[in-house]
Amino acid sequence: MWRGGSNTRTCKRRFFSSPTRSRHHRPPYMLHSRGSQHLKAMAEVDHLAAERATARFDVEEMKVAWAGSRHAVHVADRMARLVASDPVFRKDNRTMLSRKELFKDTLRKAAHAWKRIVELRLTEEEADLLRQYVDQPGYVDLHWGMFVPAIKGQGTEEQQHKWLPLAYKFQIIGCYAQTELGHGSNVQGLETTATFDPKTDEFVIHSPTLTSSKWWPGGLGKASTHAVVYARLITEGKDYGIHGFIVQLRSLEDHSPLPGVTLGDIGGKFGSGAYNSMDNGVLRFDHVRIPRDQMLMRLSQVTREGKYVHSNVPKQLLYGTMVYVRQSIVADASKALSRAVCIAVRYSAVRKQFGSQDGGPETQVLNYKTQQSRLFPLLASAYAFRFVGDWLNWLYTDVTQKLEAKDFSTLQEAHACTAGLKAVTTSVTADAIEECRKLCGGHGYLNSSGLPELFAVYVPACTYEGDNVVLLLQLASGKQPVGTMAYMGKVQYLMQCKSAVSSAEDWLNPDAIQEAFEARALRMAVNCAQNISQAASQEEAAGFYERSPDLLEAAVAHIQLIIVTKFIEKVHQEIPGHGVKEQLQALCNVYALYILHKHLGDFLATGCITPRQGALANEQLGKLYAQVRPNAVALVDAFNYTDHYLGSVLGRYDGDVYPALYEEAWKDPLNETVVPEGYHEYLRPLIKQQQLKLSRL
Ligand SMILES: CCCCCCCC/C=C\CCCCCC(=O)SCCNC(=O)CCNC(=O)[C@H](O)C(C)(C)COP(=O)(O)OP(=O)(O)OC[C@H]1O[C@@H](n2cnc3c(N)ncnc32)[C@H](O)[C@@H]1OP(=O)(O)O
Ligand SMILES: Cc1cc2nc3c(=O)[nH]c(=O)nc-3n(C[C@H](O)[C@H](O)[C@H](O)COP(=O)(O)OP(=O)(O)OC[C@H]3O[C@@H](n4cnc5c(N)ncnc54)[C@H](O)[C@@H]3O)c2cc1C
Repeated sequence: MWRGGSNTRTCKRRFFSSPTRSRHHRPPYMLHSRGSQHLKAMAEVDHLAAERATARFDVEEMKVAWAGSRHAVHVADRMARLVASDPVFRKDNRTMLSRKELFKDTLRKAAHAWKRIVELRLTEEEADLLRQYVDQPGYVDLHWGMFVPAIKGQGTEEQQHKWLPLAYKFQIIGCYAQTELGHGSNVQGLETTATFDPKTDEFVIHSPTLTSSKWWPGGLGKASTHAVVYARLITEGKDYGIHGFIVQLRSLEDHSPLPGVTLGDIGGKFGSGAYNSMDNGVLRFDHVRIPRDQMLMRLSQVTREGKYVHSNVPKQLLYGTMVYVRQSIVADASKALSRAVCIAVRYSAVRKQFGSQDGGPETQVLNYKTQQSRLFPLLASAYAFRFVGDWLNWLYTDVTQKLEAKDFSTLQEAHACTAGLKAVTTSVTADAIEECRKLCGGHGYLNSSGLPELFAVYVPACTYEGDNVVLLLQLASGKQPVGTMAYMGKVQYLMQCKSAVSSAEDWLNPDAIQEAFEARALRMAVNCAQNISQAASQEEAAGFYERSPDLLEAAVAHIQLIIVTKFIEKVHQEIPGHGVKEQLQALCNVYALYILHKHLGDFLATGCITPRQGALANEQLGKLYAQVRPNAVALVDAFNYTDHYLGSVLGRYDGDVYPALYEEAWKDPLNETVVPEGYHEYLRPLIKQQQLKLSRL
């Protein structure tokens, strides 16, 4: 796997073997080291025990609040341990693998995961969790996450009967081929064609231009045998727009591309390891024929004669798979954010800098108010996203049930909420992972901290499944005030209400928070509407275009209101366990007041609060941070992540960071040899040349 030099000596994780350094030059730590045995003995110490002892709540019960139920804690725990104890699922070396090695490793893990799922007869819930803890993006994510849901959502019952059992048993592997080289956001602009040929009862799938090449679909590059392909349906000479088709791409015998199909991987992506385990692909069709019944026909059909028939359902149901994936991306945001925060909180409790008096211990960096004011809002956001994710999942389930009964009244609300929450939670999480890296100082930049890889894997979430800006603009289409828009019905009150807050403690009142957030969101929306009509007296679209940056901010304000509202509702519920409700209350207040502080300009500009009230909110925020401080480590323990899943020497449960960092360094392929490859070609001649020059002087 790792390359060793031909003319270099091999060093098996030896501590100080450089022939150029004498023992006396070794750092003090090494002089006392007794090698890895010593490291292991040290690892048994819980460096965070004192932190855990200061928690003022029942951590086991907080795990239940985080996971959603006792059953969820139990299943997640079992699956996480199953993965962590299996050597095939090891991931500590993956940033050092070449792209080919990484891809093969992903295939191996996916196959092994499937073997374990079958052997242990895991339920769907258990299997999903097992895959999550394997923690390596791969074709299976798209197979289960988009291919299967697309067939379920857009296929007729007959089509589902035919295709789903094959997919469930992995007799076929599928991906979701929508985006093209020329168009991603603008789905209506896709160019691939599916032209019906009544003579043969087939569709002819074709890529007429370079820009019509499918580009990006995950799992397409190397693994998939089939795809749901989105193409313009043409029949009887008329273009009926974008529809989904099941197309076989590769032979089920030898995996070679079928005639007329050209496909491959689109190339390396951002970061080492990270999303490079995924084979995002390119695909072109040269008049590929598929039977008519491979058009997904639940929403519209083409008859044997070639007549186009549209069922009496909204055409946007074609976008249903995207709504499904967007809601799951919100749940994923809380997972990624909580991982980063868990690493940063634990490490901040271990790391000490400055403040030593009379030779005593230095200050834990977690005690610095600046560290707290950067870190605790992220901790609170992780909890906030978790709860809004649960609510969104409920909303999605509710809409799906209504759709089954041909009730389409909540479709628009589901689209707006999934699009907006996907945009806000992924943007915040991507920024937060980078902030956690900085919160961990220099060591946060090491791959072994887990943060660079987490960041690189996570950032495309701001783009895939809808670019975040494009999605936020979807919220601004001015619909009837229903569901989460209901507060807009209180327009007269909210346009002129004045906050009654007169002390810092008043900001602990959820009604005060709710009113300020509702007034801000509503006033921003109303301002936008007024500005749009002023900007364009003739055309609303022109005003919309002109004012789109303001619309974005109004959309964010609306989504932040939803997140705050759902957190407040959560805290109002009965929550068992000593001190659990109180901690969640504090985190809810941290989240809300932090957003208020960060967007103070909006609150002031719209006149929702006064500058004095803004200052009081900030004062209260400082008090809340002090309240969170003794509970911080226990609050991240409640995420219940194994060291394997965290994949971070800085975030280790036992806090024994330094020996782990030290040992990790020696695993780097560069340290396989004492004298580096290239020494004889490049370093030695250089040094010798300089020595020669000096000797001539
Ligand atoms: C550490 C390891 C962890 C492992 C993690 C692995 C995780 C892997 C997870 C995921 C892998 C990545 C998956 C990514 C897959 C993809 O990216 S698939 C491609 C996704 N593509 C997009 O999202 C494209 C974005 N564009 C759109 O959604 C639409 O084109 C648009 C909504 C922007 C515009 O739609 P369009 O039809 O062109 O025009 P409009 O006029 O704006 O809309 C017409 C009306 O339809 C309503 N509408 C739009 N979308 C929906 C919808 N989804 N549902 C319901 N309704 C919708 C819209 O509001 C308009 O309504 P009105 O006419 O009433 O105003
Ligand atoms: C890792 C990854 C995995 C993916 N997996 C898949 C997959 O499995 N299947 C699949 O089909 N696709 C997949 N995609 C493609 C993805 O869905 C698209 O890249 C995404 O929808 C964004 O579209 P785009 O690339 O066309 O961006 P563009 O629309 O070209 O965006 C470029 C810029 O233009 C701005 N912009 C665009 N339109 C507007 C507008 N109307 N108003 C204002 N600003 C605008 C955007 O904000 C952005 O800043 C994946 C992408 C990535 C990165």
